[in-house]
Amino acid sequence: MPWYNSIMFKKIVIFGVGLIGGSVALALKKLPQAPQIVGVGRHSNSLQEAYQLGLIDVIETDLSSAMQAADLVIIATPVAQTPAILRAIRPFLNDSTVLTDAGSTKSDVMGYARTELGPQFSQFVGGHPIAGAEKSGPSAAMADLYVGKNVILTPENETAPEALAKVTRLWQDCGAIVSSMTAEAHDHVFAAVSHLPHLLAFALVEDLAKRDNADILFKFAASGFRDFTRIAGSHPEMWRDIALANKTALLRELQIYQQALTEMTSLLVQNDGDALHALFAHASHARNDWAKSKIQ
Ligand SMILES: NC(=O)c1ccc[n+]([C@@H]2O[C@H](COP(=O)([O-])OP(=O)(O)OC[C@H]3O[C@@H](n4cnc5c(N)ncnc54)[C@H](O)[C@@H]3O)[C@@H](O)[C@H]2O)c1
Ligand SMILES: O=C(O)C(=O)C[C@]1(C(=O)O)C=C[C@@H](O)C=C1
Repeated sequence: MPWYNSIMFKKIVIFGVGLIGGSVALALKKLPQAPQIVGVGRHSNSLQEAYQLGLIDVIETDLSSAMQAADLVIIATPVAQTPAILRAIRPFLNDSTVLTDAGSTKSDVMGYARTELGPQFSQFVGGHPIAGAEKSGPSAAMADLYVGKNVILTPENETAPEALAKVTRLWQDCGAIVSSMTAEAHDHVFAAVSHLPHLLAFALVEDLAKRDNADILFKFAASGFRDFTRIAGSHPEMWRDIALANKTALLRELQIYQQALTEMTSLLVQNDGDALHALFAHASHARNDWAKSKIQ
């Protein structure tokens, strides 16, 4: 019997029991031998809510008891909270505890883990579930959030193979498809396909909301606006942290996008309908092909 067929984790400690941490908890609770889930948070009312919703079994405010016999620690807070959490748990970390995170940026998190954990960096496996929503908090958690979704892990040379295997298995138990890449490659990809779109949505909504006729604009805005801007309803702290953490890659994506807008502006100014049509047709095919590939 492979080692992971025995109960892999008996006790899991989740820092940040919101949409992402809470969804992991709900998914694991469906396992035949569900682990005990301990929640650690910043606000006691949010932890109470997580407890009442059945996401966690125990609310813990004392880090030494939270970490006692913990098999796995999952950090699912906004990414800028990561170094302080790692620093705080380090004194209570034993050599068999595996650590992971769910942050949307990885170079910063891997750097924090390397600095804060010292030799125990080998026990840390960076992770990012490519699934989520514009909703946040424990009430947004969903047991099936990760089913069929990608999770990226960012192991480094020092990462212990057993830690990587356990975190891989954790996400597979949540129904996810796990792959690995470097933290740097990860941050470039997600600057383009996640972080940039969020900034654009925030910028558009903010621009319209500040106008004198915002009430009229919002009154008549419909599904096109809804689809483009859904993600502008996302959590501001989370997105501030992501934007700052992935600033270099994001600035580059913004520059490329500004260039694309400049080119589109000049086609409009020149009334170049053929070129506009060609550009829209190319983008439309690319978008429809992508959408089709996601439902296969
Ligand atoms: N929302 C998404 O779509 C999505 C998708 C993938 C990854 N992520 C990443 O997952 C992480 C969590 O995002 P979320 O959407 O679950 O946010 P959320 O706001 O729903 O949950 C975060 C929780 O962390 C708690 N928290 C904040 N600081 C803390 C601290 N120092 N100690 C303990 N708890 C703390 C908050 O009170 C909150 O309950 C972020 O790093 C985000 O980048 C989010
Ligand atoms: O569906 C959403 O609302 C999301 O924003 C999810 C989304 C994304 O696809 O960009 C956002 C951030 C994450 O790090 C991963 C997934």
